Formats: sequence, C-alpha cells, structure tokens
Amino acid sequence: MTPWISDRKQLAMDNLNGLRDALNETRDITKKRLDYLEWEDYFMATAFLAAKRSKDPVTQVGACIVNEDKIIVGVGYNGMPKGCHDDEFPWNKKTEVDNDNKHLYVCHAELNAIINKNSMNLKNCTMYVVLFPCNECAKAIIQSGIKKVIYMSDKKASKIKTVASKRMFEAAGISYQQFIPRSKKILIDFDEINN
Ligand SMILES: O=c1ccn([C@H]2C[C@H](O)[C@@H](COP(=O)(O)O)O2)c(=O)[nH]1
Ligand SMILES: [Zn+2]
Repeated sequence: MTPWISDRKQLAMDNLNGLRDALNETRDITKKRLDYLEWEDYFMATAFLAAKRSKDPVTQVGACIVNEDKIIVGVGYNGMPKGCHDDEFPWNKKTEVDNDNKHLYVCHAELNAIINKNSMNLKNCTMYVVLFPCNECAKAIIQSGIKKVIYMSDKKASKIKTVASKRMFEAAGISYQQFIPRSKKILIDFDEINN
C-alpha cells in the first residue's frame, strides 16, 4: 500500500475510534439503548447477510422468512442445488453452449428459504427478500402459505417474470411492499464486543 494511503486509513480509523469513545462516554448505561435494530431492519439485514453466501458473480439474493411471533423460520440464498458443486456448474449466463447457463441450475433464494424452513408450515409468514421474487419463486411463496413479501429492490420490475409474479400475488391475496430501511447501512464490527 502507498504510504499516504495507509496514513489516511490510519487517520480514518483513529477518527472512528475517537467517535466511538465519545459515544460510549455519553451513553447512559442505566437506560435502554436507543440505537438498537428495529425488527424490520433486522429481518431485511438477515436476508442481506444470507445473500453474502451466494457465489453468483452478478446477483446475490437472500431471503428471510418470519412467522407471526417475529421468529425467523427460514433463511436462504441463491446457489447450486445440493450435489451440484459450485466449482463445476456454470455461473455464466451469456454462453454459446445452451446447457452452460447458470439459470438452468441455480436454486433461488426464496425457494431455498422455503425448503430450509424449521417450522411445520409457513402459514401467514412474511418473507423479507433482497430482490422482488421471480414468477417461479412467486408460485412457491403462494403455495407455502406466506402472506406478505417485503422486498428491497425492484430493479427487474419491467421483466415479464416480475410482472407475472405481481399478477399472481394480487390474485392470491399476497401483499407486497418495498422496504424502507431506517438506516442505509448496518456495520458489523467483530471487534465491538471487546470495547
Ligand atoms: O427470484 C429470484 C430471481 C433470481 N434469483 C437468482 C438467480 C440467479 O442466481 C440470480 C439472477 O442472476 P442474473 O445474472 O441477475 O440474471 O438471482 C433468485 O435467487 N431469486
Ligand atoms: Zn426466483
């Protein structure tokens, strides 16, 4: 690293530590913390954290299913099915060879979250998902009993699959709503517990 870059990095770290110390000094440890994660941010962040497990080089999706008691009952991300090694199956989508396309193989985040469920059923559950579900996932969501979908990105809104998903959700009485986060970023600092 060039010396001035490392100096700037050190300066930024010192500033950050200074800020944290200042915050700790002003924090009243006899009162309830106010900067805790809201439930909704917690569930969406769980979906985003799951997405970090994805090996897809273009789009990483994560999904988190929550029951009526605010208990997480399923988490998933997009990845190759069991037994289909992600070093052997293709991650490419623009290919001359028809069967060398990831879309033929990848198991979608929503489906994985549904399959990974650790409760009897998903009746009246809510799914938090990074990207609006495709039509195949919409079918699985509807059939599973999930009643609400909270999504972050609708960047594929004009695609026919997304249009079909919305049509099915509306017909099946599944509500969907775009997520508005309380804060744009959530930082996880593994060192925090030592301070
Ligand atoms: O509902 C969905 C839709 C897509 N995915 C996954 C499937 C693929 O791994 C990527 C999409 O790849 P692109 O390169 O953006 O076409 O996202 C999903 O998990 N759930
Ligand atoms: Zn899908």
